[in-house]
Amino acid sequence: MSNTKIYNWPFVSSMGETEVDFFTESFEDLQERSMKNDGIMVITDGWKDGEVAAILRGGVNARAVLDVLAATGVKHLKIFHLEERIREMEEVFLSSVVVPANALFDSVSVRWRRDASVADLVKAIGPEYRMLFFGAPLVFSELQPLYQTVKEHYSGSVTVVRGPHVEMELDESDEIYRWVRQRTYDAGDFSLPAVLRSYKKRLDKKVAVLLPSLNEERTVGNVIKTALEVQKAGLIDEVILIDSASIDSTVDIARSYGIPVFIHQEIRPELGSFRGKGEAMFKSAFVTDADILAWVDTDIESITPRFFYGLLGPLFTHPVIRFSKGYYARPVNVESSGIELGGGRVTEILARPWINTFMPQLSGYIQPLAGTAAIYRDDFQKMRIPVNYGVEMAMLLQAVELAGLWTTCQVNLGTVVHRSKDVIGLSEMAFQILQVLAEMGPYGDAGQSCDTLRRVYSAQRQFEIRSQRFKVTWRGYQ
Ligand SMILES: O=c1ccn([C@@H]2O[C@H](COP(=O)(O)OP(=O)(O)O)[C@@H](O)[C@H]2O)c(=O)[nH]1
Ligand SMILES: O=C(O)[C@@H](COP(=O)(O)O)O[C@H]1O[C@H](CO)[C@@H](O)[C@H](O)[C@H]1O
Repeated sequence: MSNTKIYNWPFVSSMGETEVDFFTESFEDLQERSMKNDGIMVITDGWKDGEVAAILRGGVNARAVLDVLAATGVKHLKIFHLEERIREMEEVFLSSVVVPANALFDSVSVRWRRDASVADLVKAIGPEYRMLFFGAPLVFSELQPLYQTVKEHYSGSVTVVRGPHVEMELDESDEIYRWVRQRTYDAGDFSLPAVLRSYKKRLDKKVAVLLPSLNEERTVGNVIKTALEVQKAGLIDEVILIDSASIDSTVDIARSYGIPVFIHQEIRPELGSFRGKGEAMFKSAFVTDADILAWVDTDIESITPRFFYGLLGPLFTHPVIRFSKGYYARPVNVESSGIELGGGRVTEILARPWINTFMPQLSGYIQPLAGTAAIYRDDFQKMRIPVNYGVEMAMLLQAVELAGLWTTCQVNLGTVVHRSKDVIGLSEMAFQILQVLAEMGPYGDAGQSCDTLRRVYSAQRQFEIRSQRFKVTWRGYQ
């Protein structure tokens, strides 16, 4: 910032007077001045304390907004972006805005929107903010119309920033964001059975849905019924229950639907038998010759056909994809206390922090522990499968290691309400996951902790990526 002059109307940052030349100029004067000035130019109504947000498209001017905001002491930034129709333009936004923002601010929220115009976006979000920052249009003559359009719909302070003319570099380190934007699907994208059936036919692969169960008499029937509906639509070839020696009526209920039922302890007994979900999934591959294996938890109360066609859709329509994992909103009723808590507690307290620390390239996964997953048998049978709850993380890490991050994807399947464990059950689950991760290591650069915790939110095709920086500070008496 030190080597640029800022042309301003009265502009007093939250840190008091910044070293700037104060100019009150007309847009015409600014145009003439901008021809000579190759620094950052800020055209603003002036500083207003309170929440600020930036509405950015990407490019050198959007990048300059970040420098101005960082220089004025903003630590937590909200960025809004109108999703580009041309995919390549998204990469400009990711490289010039999302990646540098994470280095400049303590926390960043990037929200993709689909408003019809900037005016609609400003009308929608403007009331929450005292100042809105924009990157100047590349064509200077469009600057005044932009400013005036925004002022028509927004009563706070408008600041437009124009940066130096530098070459735009596409930053490859934004792979996480590109993966999120290009490998995150919505089940609704695959909701036309006839279309999906034709893709499946062209792919010419056999698909088995394998349902792991342990004492799920309350919900297993509905899960099976839903899977059979999808089979009837011609989208899956087999529905098989893999039970872990339930002591309730899970098996009888499953048999009443006429599907094949196996007790995993009885599958290939010569291989021995272990307790655990991973064991059920490991043994499940022996009871089908399907090319694609898909698992859906049988404790899901809110099951719909979306869980099946959404999970399988990307593999049918994008042959490059060999692994898909569901994600969902996860309200959970904690039975003992009966209070609503955000679900995915082991995800939020263990899996997500672990991924951001040791495997940040996977931080785009919204529900890395989700038990709803589908994979090519060939890949699955190359993996080491832990018999316990570490199976989901083990599969995710190995799927990426085997064929690369871009052959994997995630799909929004809606909402999952499921029977959930108390904190002791979750602690045991977390321990098993940590054990498996420890045995699969080492990862990355030992001793190098990543300082950014990223979390992706997505519902109804609206995306938000939040990242927070946490610096580790060590103290000592020596
Ligand atoms: O040994 C086991 C443990 C669990 N499960 C099934 O795996 C799914 C997820 O297990 P759980 O509900 O224990 O995990 P949570 O959903 O609470 O994370 C459910 O369908 C269980 O019935 C299984 O088949 N065998
Ligand atoms: O996502 C999570 O944090 C845990 C616990 O979820 P809740 O807090 O009970 O909603 O549930 C997942 O983890 C298990 C172990 O990987 C999987 O087997 C489950 O399918 C998955 O729901």
